Amino acid sequence: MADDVGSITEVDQNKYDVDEQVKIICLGDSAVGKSKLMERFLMDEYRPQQLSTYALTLYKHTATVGNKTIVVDFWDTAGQERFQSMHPSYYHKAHACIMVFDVQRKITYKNLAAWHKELREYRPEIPCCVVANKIDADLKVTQRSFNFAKKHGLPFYFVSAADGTNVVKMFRDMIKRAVDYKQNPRDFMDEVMRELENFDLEKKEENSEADEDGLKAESPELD
Ligand SMILES: Nc1nc2c(ncn2[C@@H]2O[C@H](COP(=O)(O)OP(=O)(O)OP(=O)(O)O)[C@@H](O)[C@H]2O)c(=O)[nH]1
Ligand SMILES: [Mg+2]
Repeated sequence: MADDVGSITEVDQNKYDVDEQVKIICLGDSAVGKSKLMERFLMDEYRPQQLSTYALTLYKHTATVGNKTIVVDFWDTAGQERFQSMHPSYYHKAHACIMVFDVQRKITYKNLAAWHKELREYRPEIPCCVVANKIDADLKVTQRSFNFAKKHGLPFYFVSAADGTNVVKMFRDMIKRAVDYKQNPRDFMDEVMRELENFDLEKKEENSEADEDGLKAESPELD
């Protein structure tokens, strides 16, 4: 299911505080295939049209991880021809990031550095991967090595949105890593947020126990 959202700031992001919701963002230059990859994974189809993403599209997906049902929101926005900063809300509360480049256009590989730098300013610790898309256009590229991923310790995937190579595997791995991250955040601010959520829950539980005690006290005692 895809929702076109007028503006990034219109989205209620408190929903990502709930355990069963994760947010995965996608970064990369314009026309590297971010939207096509999501279409391929979510609809298992690929329509070769030229439309660039306008504003923001949210794709909702339900996945099973372990024995839990997880709702995944994939955030997709236009990558811009040349690197341009994303609105901070795009990164806010994201649990994982998919960085895409086009194996046919070297500049899109070079620009990964700028995307990665910006990502780490907002989300220093979330899982991230590097995706080399459009390998269907020239299978020989899979013999080449792309060192950016290794240099930053990121998993690397050769994929094709056009023929589906590796797409499901890459998305499934990233959903799992997003869920893992959410359960064990390594970012200080995320840990604080999680502590606060638990604190809230504990308080609610204490209150309801107190209510039950109150009820017992009020009920007439039989001897
Ligand atoms: N050959 C080939 N073409 C692809 C592949 N994936 C995407 N394309 C083509 O690349 C173009 C751009 O794809 P999009 O998915 O719209 O790119 P995007 O990254 O979402 O671009 P923006 O929304 O502008 O940021 C389209 O014409 C697609 O058909 C692929 O795996 N192989
Ligand atoms: Mg797009």
